[in-house]
Amino acid sequence: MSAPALDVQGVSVAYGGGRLALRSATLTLQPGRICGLVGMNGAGKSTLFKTIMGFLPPLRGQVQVFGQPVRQAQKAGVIAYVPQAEDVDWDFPVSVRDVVTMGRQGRMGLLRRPSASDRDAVQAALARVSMADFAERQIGELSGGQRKRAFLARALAQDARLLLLDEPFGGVDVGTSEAITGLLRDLAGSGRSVLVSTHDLGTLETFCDDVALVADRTVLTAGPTAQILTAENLALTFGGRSPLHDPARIPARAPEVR
Ligand SMILES: Nc1ncnc2c1ncn2[C@@H]1O[C@H](COP(=O)(O)OP(=O)(O)OP(=O)(O)O)[C@@H](O)[C@H]1O
Repeated sequence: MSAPALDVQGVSVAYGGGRLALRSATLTLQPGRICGLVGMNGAGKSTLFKTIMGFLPPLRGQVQVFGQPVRQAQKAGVIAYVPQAEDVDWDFPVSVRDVVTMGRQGRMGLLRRPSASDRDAVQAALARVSMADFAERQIGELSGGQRKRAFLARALAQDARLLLLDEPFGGVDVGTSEAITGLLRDLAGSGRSVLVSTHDLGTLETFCDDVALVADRTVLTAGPTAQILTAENLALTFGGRSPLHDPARIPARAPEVR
């Protein structure tokens, strides 16, 4: 059997040697699937992304991407990351086109000069997220939704096999949100794997093949969406208060209550 797209095994992480920010987290994602990462603020979702990207070294456990250690997968451009808006320096003097071109860096030669095919891939990625008209703008001069689209375009230009997206739906309008879900479903349809954190429980059933529930700095449970989205699991994830009891957060088709 081929290696999973992502294999996180018993990973524990601490920021600066302090208290554990991730406790023995385990998660597997198969190729061609979208997994929604769900949990309260501070549960450990962003830390999990940063660990998968190799930004935070695990104290224990290991991460493999398509059977390779993270560093190797990173080098080969196999993983793309769309960070949370808070993790980006928006004052950095780069244009949207520069950011998207960074997605091609792994493919460029030693001189880091984009070839014609790199430029074409950048243009195609910009067009795919409707950002071609903003290509020359400094990234700080974009709205929240446009910033998300710009970083999504970088991931598209990279043509990675595994995409990690940290809250791409936060603060975006319905149209942008639908455009992003459509795009991610297309990518999964072409065999890409997607791990995406979201607070939008209502879309999980239609959008995600799998769900991973994160609470108290670990992955509580993960698997096919319909199996995982039970009232009981959601109550455990959201500190005893199941969002199923809050009509505003009920998924379109409420999962069966066990
Ligand atoms: N830079 C940091 N230094 C120290 N502790 C941190 C740091 N970033 C996060 N933490 C801690 O690590 C734990 C997990 O936080 P993390 O940011 O991964 O949560 P999250 O699920 O992404 O939350 P949110 O939904 O608010 O983005 C929390 O206890 C948090 O306080």
